[in-house]
Amino acid sequence: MVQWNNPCKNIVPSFLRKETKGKGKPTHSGTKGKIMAFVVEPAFIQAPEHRPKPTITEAAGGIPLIDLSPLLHYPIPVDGGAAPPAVSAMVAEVEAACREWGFFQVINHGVPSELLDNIMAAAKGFFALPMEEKRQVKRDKAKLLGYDDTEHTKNVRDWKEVFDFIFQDPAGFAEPGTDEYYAFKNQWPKYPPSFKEACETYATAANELAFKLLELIALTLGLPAKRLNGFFKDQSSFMRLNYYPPCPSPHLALGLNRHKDAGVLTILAQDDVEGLDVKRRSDGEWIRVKPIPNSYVINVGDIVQVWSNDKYESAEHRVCVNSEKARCSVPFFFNPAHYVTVQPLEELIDEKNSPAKYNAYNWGEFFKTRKNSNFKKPGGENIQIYHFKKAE
Ligand SMILES: O=C(O)CCC(=O)C(=O)O
Ligand SMILES: [Fe+2]
Repeated sequence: MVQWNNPCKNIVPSFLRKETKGKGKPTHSGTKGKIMAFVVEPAFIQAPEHRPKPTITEAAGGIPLIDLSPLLHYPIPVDGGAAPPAVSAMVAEVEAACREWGFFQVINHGVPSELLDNIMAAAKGFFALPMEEKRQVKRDKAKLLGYDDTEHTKNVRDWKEVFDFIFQDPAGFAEPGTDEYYAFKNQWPKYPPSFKEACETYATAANELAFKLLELIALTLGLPAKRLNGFFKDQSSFMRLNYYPPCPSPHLALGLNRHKDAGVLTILAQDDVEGLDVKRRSDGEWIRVKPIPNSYVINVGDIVQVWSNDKYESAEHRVCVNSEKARCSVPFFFNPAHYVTVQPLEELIDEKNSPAKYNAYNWGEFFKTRKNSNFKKPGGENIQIYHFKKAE
C-alpha cells in the first residue's frame, strides 16, 4: 500500500480512491473510517505487460536532434531548385530520423520562446483552477473541444487532464452548417484571462513551423517541397494542452497509454519534467525523450506512413507519470481537411516494383471514428491504419 500525501490540491477527485480503516464515513480524525491512503482508481491500472519498468532506458544520444537554423537563413527550395549545402544536410538528417525513428527533436526552429512560455503558463494556470471552473468548458458529444479528464487509450484510463482547441474555422473538421460543424467550435475558459490569446498566438507560430516541416518531409521523399501543402487548405489541425498530475502509483498507471498519432505530424512542447517514451523500432525498447529547453519533439503520424507507403513509420509512444511532479505538454496535431482522401502518393508507387500497400480512406471518417470512441464505454479496438492495409 502506497502512503501518499497528495502534493496536488487540485487533483481530479475521480482519479483517487480513499482507502479507509474501520467502518463509517471517511474522516481524518479518530479511528473509525480513518483515511489511511489515497490509491489509484482501478480504471487506471495497466495490465502487467504494459506497466512501465522500474528503470528508464536512455538511448545513447536519444532520438535524433536536428538543428533547423538553416531555415532561418535560406528559403526551402521549391520547383526542384538546388538547395544550399546546409539545407541539403538538414534534409538528409530529417530523412534518416523519419526512417529510423519516426521521431526527432528540433532546435533553432524559429518559434519565439516567449510564445511557448506564455502557453505553458496559461496551461498551468488553467489546470490549477477548481474543478467547477474547468467543467464550465467540458467536452461532450455536442461540444468536442475543451476540457476533459476521462480519456481512455487502449481501453485504460489515462492519468491526465486535457484541453483541446482549434485555431481556425471548423470547416476543416465538418461541412459548414451541420451539427458536427458547431460541435467543433472552441470553448474558452474565463481564467486565466490571457489564456485564449496565449493559445491562439502560439498555435499560429506552431502552424508555420508545421508547414516548414511538411516541406522538408516532401523533399526527403524526393517530391517538390510544396507537393503536400494542398491537403491543408481547410486543415483540421488542433492543439491540446496535456496535464499529468502527480500519481501515487506511477508503476501501475500511465499518463497516456501507448498509441500512434493518426494525423500528419505532431509538434510537441514538453516542460522540464520528463515522461515521454518512444518505442525504438530496432528492439521494441521504450526510450525516454529527455526534455531540452526550447526544443520541440516532432513525430510523423499515420498519414505520413501511408503517404510514404511504409518508407516511414509512425512510432508508438506513451507517457509515464511520477509521484512528485505534475507534467505539462502541448502537442500541435497537424492534420489535413476532413474531405482529404489518404492513400500512398502516386509518385512513390509503381504497380510492378512497389505497389500501394494501403487502400484509400477518408481522413474525416477516420478522425470521427477515433474521436467518438472517447465517448463510448471503452471496449474493442480503435480504428487503425492497418485496417486499410492491403493483403501482401
Ligand atoms: O505528453 C507527451 O509527451 C505526449 C503527448 C502525446 O503523445 C499525445 O497527446 O498524443
Ligand atoms: Fe501522441
